[in-house]
Formats: sequence, structure tokens, C-alpha cells
Amino acid sequence: YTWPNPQTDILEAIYYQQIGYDGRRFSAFVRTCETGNNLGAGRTNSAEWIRTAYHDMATADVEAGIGGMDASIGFERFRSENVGYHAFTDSLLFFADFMSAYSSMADLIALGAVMSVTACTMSPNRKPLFLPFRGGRIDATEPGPFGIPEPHHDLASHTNSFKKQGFNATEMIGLVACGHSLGGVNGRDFPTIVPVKNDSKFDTSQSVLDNNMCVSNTVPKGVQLSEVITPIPVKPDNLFITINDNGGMTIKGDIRAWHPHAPSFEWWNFTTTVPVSQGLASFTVEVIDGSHSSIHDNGGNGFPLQTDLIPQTQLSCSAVYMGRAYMLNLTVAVRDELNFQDIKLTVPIPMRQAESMVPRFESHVLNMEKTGIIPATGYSLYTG
Ligand code: HEM
Repeated sequence: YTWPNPQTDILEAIYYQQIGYDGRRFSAFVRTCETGNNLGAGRTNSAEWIRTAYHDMATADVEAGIGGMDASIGFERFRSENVGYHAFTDSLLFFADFMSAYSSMADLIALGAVMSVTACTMSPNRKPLFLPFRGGRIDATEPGPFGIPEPHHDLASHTNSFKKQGFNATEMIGLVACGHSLGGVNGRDFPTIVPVKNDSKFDTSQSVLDNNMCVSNTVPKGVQLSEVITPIPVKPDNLFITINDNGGMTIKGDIRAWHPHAPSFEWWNFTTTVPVSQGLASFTVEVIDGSHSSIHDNGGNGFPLQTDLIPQTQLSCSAVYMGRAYMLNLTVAVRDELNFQDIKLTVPIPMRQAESMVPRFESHVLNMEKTGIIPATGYSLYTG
């Protein structure tokens, strides 16, 4: 993808930046397929994340284009068809820390499933599976229909229910078998599903996983999933531009570089000051590795810098207490020659939803007031 793209940028970081500087540590909870003893004997995060993804998706009606991966499980945890609700509660609580206006709970549930599959196919004798991950799911604001398959249902009703979810009988068997090979334990407690439990060893279920764990791509009508998200080799991050009162513009930032043989990304930072009159529209990055040099130009046009409205972080502050209070005071330098009439700030604020533990982002729009000028730069300051 081409940088910047807010949604892809954030999901790409949560997926691929695990350890080291700015590591998001999402995968620490599924470092191995067995990780999770902290939850109590026999519980594993990977199994719970997979089950959460499946139960979120399983009420889909693909023909009608309703339901699918939409985080409606947040509203549905206490239904009897969602027996063992702690698994869903704990998974959603973990994912909630990674939510933003650009990373929906439904995307994070899907990513959790993708990462769990990788963790559970990692062993010395085989290649781990990295399932393609797409973003763009939209969280539901109300519960979905009932319809999770339960152990006491008969075969015909399972077949029907999987058909509604978009799977034929063969896929149903594959999906249930591979799902329960990951869970690994619970089949024993529920004899009605023994036939599928015994069906799968990990070796044989891998191709099944491959085809079917794409359950996470079942989404309601109208939701457009992104392209498969893969890491870009060079990515700018934490860019801050300051308009100085001596006529200079200071650009600071990090560059994340992907070294094929390193376990994590390498990070470099830079600071440069140019006269405001000269400006800076974009930049390229040269990576020198031994005697080899390569120029990264973001697909041809360079990494763009937006200098019409520039947040001045040194003049701004924010405090976030999830669910209790929220404070943001933002000052932006605005280029005078653009003659904007109004400058409005749109802030997505996480709001509690009464019946779900998943917050909903609500956009609040406020007017920014002119609070000063930065002499001899052609910029004024607006605060809101
Ligand atoms: C006929 C369809 C299905 C039935 C009746 C069923 C039923 C169950 C039951 C009763 C449990 C035990 C829950 C507990 O002990 O709290 C379980 C666990 C599990 N199920 Fe299913 N399931 C079905 C399909 C699936 C599918 C399609 C997947 C994933 C693709 C899946 C993934 C899992 C996982 C990973 C666990 C283990 C959870 C853990 O260990 O924490 N199930 N299932």
C-alpha cells in the first residue's frame, strides 16, 4: 500500500510491529499456541481468540448480507448459545486496548484469529501459516440474530446453520475439525462433537485452516475490506513538524526499515530544519546496507508531508482516561494564504455502549479559534 493510509498504517503496525521500539505486543498473548496459563488451567488465548472470531461470525446470513465479523459478540456474550462467556469477555478486553477510530474491534478480533493460527502452526517441522489479513470491518451497534451452532443440535440444523454462514457440508466438517484441533481440549467434554474432534491432526488440518479460517472475511453487506495488509519495507512514523518563530520549519520523525534477517524492524530517527519559505512537500529515504544502497520513494512520488494544517504538539496536550474523562487541547499552525473561513476539529471519542463491552467511536466536531500568528512565516495558530 502507499503511505499514508490511516487505517492500514495502524493495523499494519499492530500486526507487524511486535517487539523492539514501538512494539505493539499484540502477539505476546499468543506467543505460542499454549500461551494463556495465566487464565487458569487448560485455557489458552489462541483457542479463545479463534472461538471468539467464530462466534462473532457464526450468526451471519451471507445471502441476506447480514452479520459476520462485526464485533456484535460484545452484545451477545451472555446468550446461552455462547456458553463459556469468559473467553469472549477476556478476549474483547484485551483487544479493546488496541481499538481506535481506525482499528475496529471487528478488525482486531479477525487479527487475533489470524495470529492465533500462526501461533498454532508453528513447529520445527513445518512452515507456520500466515493467513491473509484485511482491514475495514465495521463494529455493530446492536446485537445480531441468534444462531450459534450448539452441541445438542442435530446434523441437519448444523448443516443449515453453516449454509447460512456460507459453508457447505465439507467445509463445515473441515472448519469444526480445525477449530477444535486448536482448542484441543473441549471436544472431550462434549461427546456430541467427538466425530469431528477425532477427525483432525494438525498436519492434515493445515490446508483446511488455510481455506476456512478466512471466516474473518465474512462481513455484512456494504462493508468493503481493504487489500491484504503486508508490511511496507520503509515506513515513516511519529512525524512532527514545528513552525519556529525564526522562520524555520523543523521536521522530526522516525523511519522504520525492514531488514530481512533481523527479528524486528530497525528504527532510525531524523531531525531537519528548512526555511518555511522553501517548505518540504515530500521526501525519499536512502537505505545503505554495506556497499548496497537503495532509494525508497513510496511507489514513485516520495513520502508526502502535509504542511497546510500542522498540529503543534509542543503547544498541545491531552489526557485520556478511558470511560471517565477525556481532555484534548490542540493547537494547529495553519497556512494563511489558504484563507480558510472556519477551522473545525473532528475528534473520535470512545463512548460506552450500555449493553456491550465494546466502545463505539463518536465524532465530535468543534470550532478552532485563532489564538495567534507566527511572525514572518505565513502561519497562524488555531486552538481547540
Ligand atoms: C457445530 C459447530 C460447533 C459446535 C457445536 C461447537 C461447540 C463447542 C463447544 C461446546 C465448545 C466448548 C466451550 C467451552 O468449553 O466453554 C467449543 C470450543 C471451541 N470451539 Fe467450537 N463449536 C462448533 C464450531 C466451531 C468452529 C467452526 C470453530 C472455529 C473455526 C470452533 C472453535 C472452537 C474453539 C477454538 C474452542 C476451544 C475454546 C477454548 O479452548 O477456550 N468451534 N466448541
